[in-house]
Amino acid sequence: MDSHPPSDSESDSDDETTTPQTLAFPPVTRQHILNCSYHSWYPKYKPITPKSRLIPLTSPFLDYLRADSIILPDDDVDQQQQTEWDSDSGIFSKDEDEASDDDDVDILSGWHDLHATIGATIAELGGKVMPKLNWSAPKDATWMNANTMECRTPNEIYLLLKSSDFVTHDLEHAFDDTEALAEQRKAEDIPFHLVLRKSFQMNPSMEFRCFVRGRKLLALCQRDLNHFDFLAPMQHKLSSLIQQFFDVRLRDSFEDENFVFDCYVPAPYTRVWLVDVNPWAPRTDPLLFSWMEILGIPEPMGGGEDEEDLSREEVEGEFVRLKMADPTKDPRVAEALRLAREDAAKDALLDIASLSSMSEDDEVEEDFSGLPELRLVGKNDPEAWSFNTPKYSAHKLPRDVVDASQSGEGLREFAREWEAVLEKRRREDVEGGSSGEE
Ligand SMILES: Nc1ncnc2c1ncn2[C@@H]1O[C@H](COP(=O)(O)OP(=O)(O)OP(=O)(O)O)[C@@H](O)[C@H]1O
Ligand SMILES: [Mg+2]
Repeated sequence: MDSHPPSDSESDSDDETTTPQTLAFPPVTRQHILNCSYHSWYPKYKPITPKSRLIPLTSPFLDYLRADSIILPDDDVDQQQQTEWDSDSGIFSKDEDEASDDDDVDILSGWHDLHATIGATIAELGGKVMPKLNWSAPKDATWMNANTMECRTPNEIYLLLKSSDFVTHDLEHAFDDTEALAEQRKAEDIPFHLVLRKSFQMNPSMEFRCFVRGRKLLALCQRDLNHFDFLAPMQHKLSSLIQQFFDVRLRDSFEDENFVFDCYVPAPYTRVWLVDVNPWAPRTDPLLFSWMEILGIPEPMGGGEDEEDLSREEVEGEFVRLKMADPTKDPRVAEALRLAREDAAKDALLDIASLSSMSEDDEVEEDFSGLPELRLVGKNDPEAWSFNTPKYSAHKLPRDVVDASQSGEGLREFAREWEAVLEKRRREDVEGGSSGEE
C-alpha cells in the first residue's frame, strides 16, 4: 500500500486556492483494502504474478516488528561476520558488556520456527528475495541494505521491515481513511503475511501503474519517474498489450470495480506480469497523474462481449500474447535488444534508442483508437530531473550511518550503530522538548 506522504499532485489538489474542487472518491471500505492485500489476490493471480511465497505472521513476530529497538537475532553467518569484523577497529567496535547484554536476550522467543521458515523460503526462491508485507514494500529503507530491497538473509529482511515507515503504515494504519467504524479498524484482525518474491532483474522503464474505474482501464503511466527515449514509439503497443491483459485477466475477476494495478512488461514485450494491486484511494500515489485528473476522466468506450472473446483467444499458457506485430521482429529492434542484453549492467537503463526507429507503418496498420492514455515522463519533465537520486529524501540519514549500512560489516553491528543514533535522537528530543526549544 502506498503509505507515503501525499504526492505533490495530491497536495496541489488539496490547495483550495488553485483547485477549488474536492476529490470525489467513493467511500473506501475496509473490504476493499483487504482485497488489495497480497494474500487476498495472489492465490487467484498466481499464474500471472512473479514467483512469490506468503508466510503468515505470528503475534510474537509482529511484536518484534513493532518494537522501537532494532536488535537483530544472532545467526551463524552474522556471528562469523562479527568475529571477523571485531578484529578491525571500525566504527562498529563493541565492548564485551554490550555483547553479553544482547546475547542474553532471545530475540527469537516465540518465533524460532518462523525465522527458520523465512530462511528456508529464501533458499527455495534462489537465495535472493524482495520482501513486503500485505500492502507495502520497504522502499523507503533501502539505504539500510546497500540501496537495494533485495535480501539474502532473514536479518536483512528484518532490518528493512523494521526501518520502513511504509511497513509501519501496514502494521498500524491499514484501515485509516476507510469508512470502517473505529472498532473495525483494529490491526488485530488483519491476517498479516510476509511476502517473499523471487528477485529478478526488472527493467524499471517497463513497470506501469494502471487505473481502473468501473471495470474500465482509464489510464496508465510509467512507475519509474525517469525519461526513457525508447518508450514513446512503443506507447500505443504497450497500452494495447496492457489493455488486453486487463480485459482477459483482471477486468471481471477482481473483487472490486475500482482499483489500481501495477504491471511489468518483460522483453520481448509480448506478455504482462501483475506486480501489485493498490486501493482506489488517495493513499495510492497517482504518479504522473493527479487524482483530480483521474477522477475526471470520462468513461471510455468499448469493453463489449466481442472484444472479450477476441482477447480470450489470445491467452497462451500463463500469459497474454500480443495481438499485434511483435516489435522484436523488426531487425533494428532485435539488434538493439541483443546489444542491450549483452551488457547486463545496462539492463536497468536500457538505452535501446533504435526502438525509436520502429516503423511508422506499424502505427498505420494497427488501430489504436479507444486505448487508454499511457502517460510517459517527457525529456524535460521535472520528474526526469531527479534521475538516479534517492526518492525518499525524507529518510536521509547521517553520513556515517549510511556508510555503515553499505559497508557489509555485519548487520547486527550496523543495527547497533543505528540504535545508538536513534537513542541519541530520542534524548535530544526529550531535552529539546523540556527546554522548550524547537
Ligand atoms: N520479484 C521482484 N524482483 C525484483 N524487483 C521487484 C520484484 N517485485 C517487485 N519489485 C520491485 O519493487 C518495487 C516495489 O514493489 P511493490 O510495487 O510491490 O511495492 P509497493 O510498496 O506496493 O509500492 P507502491 O507503494 O508504489 O504501491 C517494484 O516497483 C519493482 O521495481
Ligand atoms: Mg503497491
